[in-house]
Amino acid sequence: MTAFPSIAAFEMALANLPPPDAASRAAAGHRQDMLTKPPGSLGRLEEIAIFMAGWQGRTRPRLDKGRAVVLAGNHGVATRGVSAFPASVTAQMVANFDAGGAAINALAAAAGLDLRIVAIDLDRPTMDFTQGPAMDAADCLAALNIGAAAVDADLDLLVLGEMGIANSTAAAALCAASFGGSAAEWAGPGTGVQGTALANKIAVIDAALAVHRPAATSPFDILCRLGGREIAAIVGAIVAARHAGVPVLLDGFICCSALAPFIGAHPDIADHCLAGHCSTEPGHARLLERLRLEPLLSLNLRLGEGSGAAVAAGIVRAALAAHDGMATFAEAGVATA
Ligand SMILES: Cc1cc2ncn([C@H]3O[C@H](COP(=O)(O)O)[C@@H](O)[C@H]3O)c2cc1C
Ligand SMILES: O=C(O)c1cccnc1
Repeated sequence: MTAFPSIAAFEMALANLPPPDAASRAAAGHRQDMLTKPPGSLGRLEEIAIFMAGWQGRTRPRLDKGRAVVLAGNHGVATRGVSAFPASVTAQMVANFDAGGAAINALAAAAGLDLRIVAIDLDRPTMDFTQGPAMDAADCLAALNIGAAAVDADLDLLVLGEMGIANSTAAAALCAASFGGSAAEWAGPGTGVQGTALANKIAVIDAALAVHRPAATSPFDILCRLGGREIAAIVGAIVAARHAGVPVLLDGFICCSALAPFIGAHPDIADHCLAGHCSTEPGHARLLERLRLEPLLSLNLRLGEGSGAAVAAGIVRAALAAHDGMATFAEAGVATA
């Protein structure tokens, strides 16, 4: 079944984002206060358990079925010298994911997550967005649906990641178009461009902004013009997860940039999402502020692939283990304050 048969259907899904289950949240909060610890002493672990309870609709949320999904796409703007690596690396890394040799393979396994790799039309890069929209509406909608199809309603947690050479350029362009500011305020080294190469990357983004900022007509149109298929697929997965009651763990700058066009019109779009980490890509901290997400970790990661989100899944697992496994004051015969 296609999640979003039309752009109107996608926009309806955005306009009707379900809230968390208030009763499960309240019951989980009550349970936290009964557990053998001073109230609040497990800090964000308590908040994570309550967050998971609300979105799963369970007083004792679980993490038996966690899935990491890496969406991959190729970018026409890669021909502009904006990445330290050639565009061929996208497909080569997808082969590496499939063979089990990438960071995300090791980190997803360590976190007890299943891993799904979804490569989207790698032999058909998007258009160089300095010349016109990266995608037409049909192409973008198809990518949204590919992301949505990676979500199943029985998942306990969805961990999102991406692979696509030059997609840190697209991410910076999406942020600047959505929030304002020049390219220099949002662009960073990505895979490692510095000096004149970074100046070129910034000039490429500013050229794209000059074309698309005045022309963009909607958040979806910003995504079409400046995004990429893997970024659109991340949006589709996030919105589908919301409607399926599946909480989401976001990765770095590129993963989070998928939400940039939509947060203004739909301020609650990221309410079922946790930010796994804050990347060293300079725009990420600023983007997380705009999304009102506080990252769980700050480990100086700048990889993508879902790597930081997969590491953070271990924190979620710890939060749920404490929530489920601890005794209450009454059970343990411990005196309350
Ligand atoms: C070997 C390799 C593995 C990666 N895994 C993730 N990325 C990351 O780097 C890319 C973004 O940086 P830029 O915009 O500078 O191209 C994305 O593919 C991202 O996932 C990788 C990059 C490389 C080279
Ligand atoms: O923050 C990220 O996700 C990131 C940063 C650099 C390169 N790839 C991904």
